[in-house]
Amino acid sequence: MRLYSTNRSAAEVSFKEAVFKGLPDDNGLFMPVSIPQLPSAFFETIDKLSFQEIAFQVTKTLIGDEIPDADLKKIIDDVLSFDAPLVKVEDNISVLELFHGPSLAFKDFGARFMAKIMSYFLQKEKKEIHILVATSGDTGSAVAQGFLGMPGIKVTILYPSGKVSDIQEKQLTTLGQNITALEVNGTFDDCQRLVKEAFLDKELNNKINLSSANSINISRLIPQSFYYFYAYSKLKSLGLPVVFSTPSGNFGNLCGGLIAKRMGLPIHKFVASTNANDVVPEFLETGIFNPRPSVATISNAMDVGNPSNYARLVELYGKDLEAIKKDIFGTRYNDEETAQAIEKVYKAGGYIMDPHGAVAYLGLKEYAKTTGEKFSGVFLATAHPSKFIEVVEEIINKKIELPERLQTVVNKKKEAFPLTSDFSDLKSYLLKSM
Ligand SMILES: Cc1ncc(COP(=O)(O)O)c(C=O)c1O
Ligand SMILES: N[C@@H](CCOP(=O)(O)O)C(=O)O
Repeated sequence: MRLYSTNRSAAEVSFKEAVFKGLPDDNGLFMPVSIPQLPSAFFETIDKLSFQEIAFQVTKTLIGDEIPDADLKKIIDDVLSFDAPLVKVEDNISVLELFHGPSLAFKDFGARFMAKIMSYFLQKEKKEIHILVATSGDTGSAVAQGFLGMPGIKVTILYPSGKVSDIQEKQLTTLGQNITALEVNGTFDDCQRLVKEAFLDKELNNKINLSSANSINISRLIPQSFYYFYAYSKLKSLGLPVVFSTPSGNFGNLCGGLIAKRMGLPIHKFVASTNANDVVPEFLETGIFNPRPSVATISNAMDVGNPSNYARLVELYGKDLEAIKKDIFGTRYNDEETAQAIEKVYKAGGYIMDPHGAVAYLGLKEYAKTTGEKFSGVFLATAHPSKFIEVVEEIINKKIELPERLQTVVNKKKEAFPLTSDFSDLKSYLLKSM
């Protein structure tokens, strides 16, 4: 697999180089030089394949021979040690539950894949890596769990103070070992900017092997395509067009789906569902990309005002807005609409959505209403509702049970270093931590 930079001023790299570099030197994002199609035989038999077999074929087709088949199969089997069930919620509407991994969010797919791939490459060379990750709630804990205790790897998580749920914060700040949390006085976009600035800082990069575990890292994106294939395999026999609604913030999840479509997965339409941070739906309507400071919502992990993967999204379509709109329907919802959806779906059939999944549910309903099309609709449930327990319990007026994995973190002591949103503070922290 060869990758180029979306800014086109950096040299092409291999998959391994892209994984370790995270970001190209010209501050673009790595994109595959070509996205190969899967053979038609794959789609003819996809419904007979396991999740692991599907993921292996997808990865092998994308990355080629950089990892021998037997090793790649083992990596995929280790990553996908949990399921992604498709649960019917209404006629022709199912939810793809992506929260059955260790951190109870969809980020476990990407973070575990990246951790296993890095550890595979690192077996052959002894070097110390310092991973920086910005989080609005979920990426941080998935990455921390993925890399916990891994020799030669330090992880530093930057999260916005007061802007993640209490449980998310505990997940980020209580692991210890090789994981450190920095509580940034700012927004998620500040955290993301600080991480990107660190990659561009010559002195830091001469002294520390930095890598990124956000979806700007290509190894995070590839596994975020697996479950689109898997969900399709479960719906194929119905013979209806398939529409996915993806709750979006940084747009890495949607980009995973777009890669799947490029590889030949017959996805009829994507719904890009956002909360009030609607920079991308607005771009789809106006053709103008206007990043701005994020606002706080009850679907906090999507509070992103300058989505990183916008660059990849437009790159995939050669910046052709009409072509983008053919594949993607954009829409946004406020907190009141989100809460009403959680309540309505719970009252109708007992299914409990988290605020992010609820935004995606609303997107699917709106797409159906707007187009009048008949389709198999899938909305992605990206986090377990108990990660937002206060919000969800208040909406459905019922206590929800905390899964065992979360019960163990709630009583642990938070450990986080406070940081301003000035890059000089992060830089001196990193230099001191060497
Ligand atoms: C629960 C949840 N839903 C949705 C999103 C948005 O995903 P993306 O940033 O890939 O658009 C996130 C964070 O990324 C998340 O944690
Ligand atoms: N919503 C994310 C923000 C970072 O997203 P990423 O997929 O680009 O790493 C989070 O929960 O941290």
